[in-house]
Amino acid sequence: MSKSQSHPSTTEIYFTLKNNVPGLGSQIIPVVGLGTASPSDRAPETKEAVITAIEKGGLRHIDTAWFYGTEKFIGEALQEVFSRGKVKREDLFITTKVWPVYWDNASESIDISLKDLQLDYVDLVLQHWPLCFPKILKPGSNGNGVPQYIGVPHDSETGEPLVESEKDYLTTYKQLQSIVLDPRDHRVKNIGVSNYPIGYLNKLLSDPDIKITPAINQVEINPQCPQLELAEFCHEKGILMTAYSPMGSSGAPILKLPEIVELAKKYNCSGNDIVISYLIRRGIVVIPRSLNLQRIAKDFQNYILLTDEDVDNINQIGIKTPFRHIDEDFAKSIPGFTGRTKTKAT
Ligand SMILES: NC(=O)C1=CN([C@@H]2O[C@H](COP(=O)(O)OP(=O)(O)OC[C@H]3O[C@@H](n4cnc5c(N)ncnc54)[C@H](OP(=O)(O)O)[C@@H]3O)[C@@H](O)[C@H]2O)C=CC1
Ligand SMILES: O=C1O[C@H](CO)[C@@H](O)[C@@H]1O
Repeated sequence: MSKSQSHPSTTEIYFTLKNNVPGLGSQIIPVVGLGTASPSDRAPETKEAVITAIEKGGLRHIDTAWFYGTEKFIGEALQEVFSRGKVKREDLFITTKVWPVYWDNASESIDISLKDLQLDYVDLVLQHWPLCFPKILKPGSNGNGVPQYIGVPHDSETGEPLVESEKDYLTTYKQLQSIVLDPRDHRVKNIGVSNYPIGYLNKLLSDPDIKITPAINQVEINPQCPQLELAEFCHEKGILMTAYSPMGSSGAPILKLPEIVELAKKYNCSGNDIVISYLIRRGIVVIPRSLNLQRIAKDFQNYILLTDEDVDNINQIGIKTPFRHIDEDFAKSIPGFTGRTKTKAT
């Protein structure tokens, strides 16, 4: 199959968010967004990456978070793009997330993100993890202005992450719900969650205070971590999924898997094309990260018509040897996030 065969570009494909926010109507989300969890020493490069993604790559979706420290560079990029007049705010879908240090103050977290992004609203806010962390100021931070909290606080003696397990992680989602339901508050269009396994989603959905089903659950999904049970559960509940670390994160190890290399040969395309098309084919939104401007301009757009058999074969990689690439120490208390090779990826 040659690249010239006419498939839609990924930039022409949108999924519908089945939210039930009163008065919002159905919202659409571009199936490919640019991930922006850039390494901290390269965070400023995120500006050019975002400009390239929008203006050369045709992407209309950017995934970010307070935790990444890249929002102000994204804000600068968006201002530059808007100043040229071709792409408008309403053409874009911007996601941010509330980190567990802001578990009981989602509103403040959203304000900080909006200020850095130089936006009046975001299209989607996710609770980043179903966890609560204590607010500990960074050494040297004098407490004036916006507090500078340590992102992942650890016990200085034991080295263990400081997770406040006695606190209710649903607080964050309930705060997001109050914001999106307040007719005077226009900062957020859709709300969702991230890193929620099935048990946690069941708890959220059966809570009597919850009226809005999360529009999205963003979790690690890739050929080694296909999340088949979670995807089926979310599909039944009308929750769309977003795949983070689709390439297996830094170094893109997924692209070296023999099955992916083989399929790329079969379709005369890149490994990125195979992974992105596999996820879209499963009805999953995908947010690859890159700071390589050539890649951003041309390697996230090519949609390959994979067969059912191809998709099954890719799923088999993770069924046979499940492996989770994002394995944070603070996530130990969440079932399914307990280890790497042993992890059953649901
Ligand atoms: N909700 C959550 O908890 C999480 C959300 N995320 C989100 O998901 C996004 C994507 O996940 P992330 O973990 O960043 O990583 P990805 O799986 O997208 O991999 C990114 C890495 O792959 C490299 N890469 C991509 N294509 C190629 C290629 N063809 N050849 C060589 N290297 C390649 C990139 O390098 P290069 O820059 O050189 O292209 C980059 O280092 C994040 O940026 C973030 O927005 C991520 C983790 C957790
Ligand atoms: O979004 C996120 O990115 C980091 C890893 O890149 C992870 O801790 C967090 O959930």
